[in-house]
Amino acid sequence: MGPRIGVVTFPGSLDDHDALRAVRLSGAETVPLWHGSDSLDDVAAVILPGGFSYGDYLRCGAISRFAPVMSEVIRAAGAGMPVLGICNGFQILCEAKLLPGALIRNDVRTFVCRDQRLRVESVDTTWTSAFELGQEITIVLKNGEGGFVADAETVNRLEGEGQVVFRYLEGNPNGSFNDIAGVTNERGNVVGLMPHPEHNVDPLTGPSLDGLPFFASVLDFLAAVA
Ligand SMILES: NC(=O)CC[C@H](N)C(=O)O
Repeated sequence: MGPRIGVVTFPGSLDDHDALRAVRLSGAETVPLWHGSDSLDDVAAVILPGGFSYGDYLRCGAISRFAPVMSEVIRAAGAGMPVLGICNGFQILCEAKLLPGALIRNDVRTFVCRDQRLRVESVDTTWTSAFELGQEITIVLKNGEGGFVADAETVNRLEGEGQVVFRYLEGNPNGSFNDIAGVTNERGNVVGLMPHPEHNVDPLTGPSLDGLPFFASVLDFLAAVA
């Protein structure tokens, strides 16, 4: 049995089961976690999945950020545990201040759903080490509030310190500053992105298998620290 990887379900989570399935396909042990729990159940890494937690009321992720489990996620992230936020999970990580910046309504003012081309801008994170630097990949994107924004100083710091992890290619779908699709914290253990790698792990559904390296990366990391 591989390492234990948890996926948190919030009220309104949508992609928790796909995230669990991707974890299982990668060879890790899946651990469903509940938003109201104050335990991470001895997991070695945790994923905050996509969806519409708390109905996106106030702002996406603004209520989930206060879920009891988030206190534990914040504590564990501070101790170096790998944390991946996918779409709504990325929004929650920004609201929780585990990642810099914020996600605002798409500039096109509509929900956007498409196969999105991306460039891998950093392989120095626990979730992207199995990619090649500069690799171009295709990952499903589907959100209404995916515009990444931050103050100029923060954007410059993210660019300068190599904390931009993914950039949109072939058109910016949501008005994100500098075409930023995903970022990491300084340590590289917390990563958030708007596209959905958990949907791109099975040749039957396609359009690529470019989600698999996320899970291979964290398994490599966990094997190295075990
Ligand atoms: N796919 C998702 O996780 C969607 C996130 C959020 N509900 C939004 O529309 O932006």
